Amino acid sequence: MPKVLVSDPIDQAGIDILSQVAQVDVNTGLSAEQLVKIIPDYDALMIRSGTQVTKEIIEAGNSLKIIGRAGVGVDNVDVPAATRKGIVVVNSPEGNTIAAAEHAIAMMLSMSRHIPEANASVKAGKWERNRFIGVEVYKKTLGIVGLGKIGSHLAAAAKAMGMKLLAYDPFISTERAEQLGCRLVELELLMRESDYITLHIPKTPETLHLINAEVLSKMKPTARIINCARGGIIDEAALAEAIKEGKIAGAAIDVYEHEPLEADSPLRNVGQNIVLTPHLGASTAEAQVNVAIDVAEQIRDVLLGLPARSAVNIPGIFPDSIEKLKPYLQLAETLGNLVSQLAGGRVDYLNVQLQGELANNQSQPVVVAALKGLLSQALRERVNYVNASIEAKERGIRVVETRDASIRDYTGSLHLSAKGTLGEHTVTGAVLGESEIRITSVDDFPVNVSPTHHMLFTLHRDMPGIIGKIGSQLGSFNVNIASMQVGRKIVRGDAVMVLSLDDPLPEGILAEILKVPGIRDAYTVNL
Ligand SMILES: NC(=O)C1=CN([C@@H]2O[C@H](COP(=O)(O)OP(=O)(O)OC[C@H]3O[C@@H](n4cnc5c(N)ncnc54)[C@H](O)[C@@H]3O)[C@@H](O)[C@H]2O)C=CC1
Ligand SMILES: O=C(O)C(=O)COP(=O)(O)O
Repeated sequence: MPKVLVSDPIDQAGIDILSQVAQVDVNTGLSAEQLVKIIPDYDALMIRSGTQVTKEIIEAGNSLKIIGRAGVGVDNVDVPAATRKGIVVVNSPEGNTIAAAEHAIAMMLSMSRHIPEANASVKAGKWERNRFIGVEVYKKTLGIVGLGKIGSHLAAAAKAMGMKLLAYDPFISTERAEQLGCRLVELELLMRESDYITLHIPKTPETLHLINAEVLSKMKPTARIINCARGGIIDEAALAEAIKEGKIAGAAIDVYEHEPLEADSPLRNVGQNIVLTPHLGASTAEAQVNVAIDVAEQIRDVLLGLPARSAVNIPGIFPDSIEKLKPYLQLAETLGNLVSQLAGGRVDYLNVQLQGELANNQSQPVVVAALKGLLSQALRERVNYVNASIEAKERGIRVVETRDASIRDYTGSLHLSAKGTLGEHTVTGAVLGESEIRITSVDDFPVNVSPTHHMLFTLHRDMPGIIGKIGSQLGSFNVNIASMQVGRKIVRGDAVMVLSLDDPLPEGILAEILKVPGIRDAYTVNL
């Protein structure tokens, strides 16, 4: 049974799903050293934001197949290191959208009405109505930095509260922003004109300290800023100073550059114009069930050898095309493996052509599957959907993808052409019915064979007696033929012979076959 380590608190709904297929160990609060020590035992790791999945942990995880982040941000995972090691990283892109957006609104309102301080004051036995005069958000301008899933949900809610909306997001269109009732502007204008600014962008090298002292200095002295996205996007020291010096009116912060927030953080000493919560954006009962189920299902699927729906480091397959593409991924992998064995030596060019109906589908997963098959001879189980593209690139394989929807020999077919040190070979295949894979041409000779474990391919002169001679050669080596087919373009021209064998070909048989008059080439293939 595979083993899953859950190293942050996860809702029981996720643990129950994992327990159906794996031994689940919940062990939270581990140090980096402890994780490095125990990770070699595990096939999967499930985390939230508490665990820093460093390069050292990933490199020690020799059995790891998947890291599942029960939430959105994967900035606590060294994703490039995971990719290099062939470990799929998945998240739950939508499970906590509502929770995070509602937390940002809660923060905006509690900051505007001094709710945390007023609450503390009443609980301390006081009744200070004049101390806590607030401001309304109605008709104020809200600047949303990052108009993705959380930013969009928040836009709708803020609109309903009568706020005017500005948005800064270089990756969305003006039309999309307008649909959401936002005016798309540059960051500087947003900072200058907004009464409230709320951040909903990922932490990346580009967004680190995006909101620094200079950017904060553009804000109005009456404006307030909310960060329920990621610590480090705002420069915390600069923020503390801006509030203390009255350059801005306040801030509400849920996430910090270092979590847990250090005891001596300048943010702790700003006073009543700052509201701080301990990374609670996703902490609702509903969101925790959503993300736990979403990610546990993906870990379960990957452990069962199925694709994950929200992988961040492999080409995702659109949910509506997943069923349709599955047999073609298997076909692409088989054809990649076949063409690499026909090519024999190093391949430095691969053309992947999607034909017929397949040409109208997502091509990237199919190309990756073909590369996985192509590299499987050299890299065996070390190559997978995660690292196939990187491995191909590092080997200098030029990959070209083409489409031809007009080829209609089969509903959908796939044609691979590989050029290498020993020449060029082509193979074509199709999916019959729901999932039956067929090889439909080899080096442009038409055939119609099912791939099998042990195969022999020959290129020969189409002439009487040659098939019998190959049959007796195999017989003399005690190899049983399960099926045989010849493909030719013209009578007595060149032809290919494809044999499916019950037994592996013994050493030395190829040399004997190549001695048969009329045989030009012969290849053993194991699929
Ligand atoms: N406090 C909490 O507990 C939670 C925090 N989060 C944080 O919120 C972030 C956003 O989440 P979603 O809305 O689900 O992600 P999303 O991917 O749907 O949206 C992010 C948006 O940011 C934009 N963006 C990226 N780089 C940008 C840049 N340099 N400048 C401006 N815009 C940029 C993207 O175009 C995208 O529209 C997550 O990355 C995560 O870090 C998410 C959930 C809970
Ligand atoms: O989903 C995210 O990006 C979050 O920040 C939520 O973090 P958490 O799972 O609550 O530690």
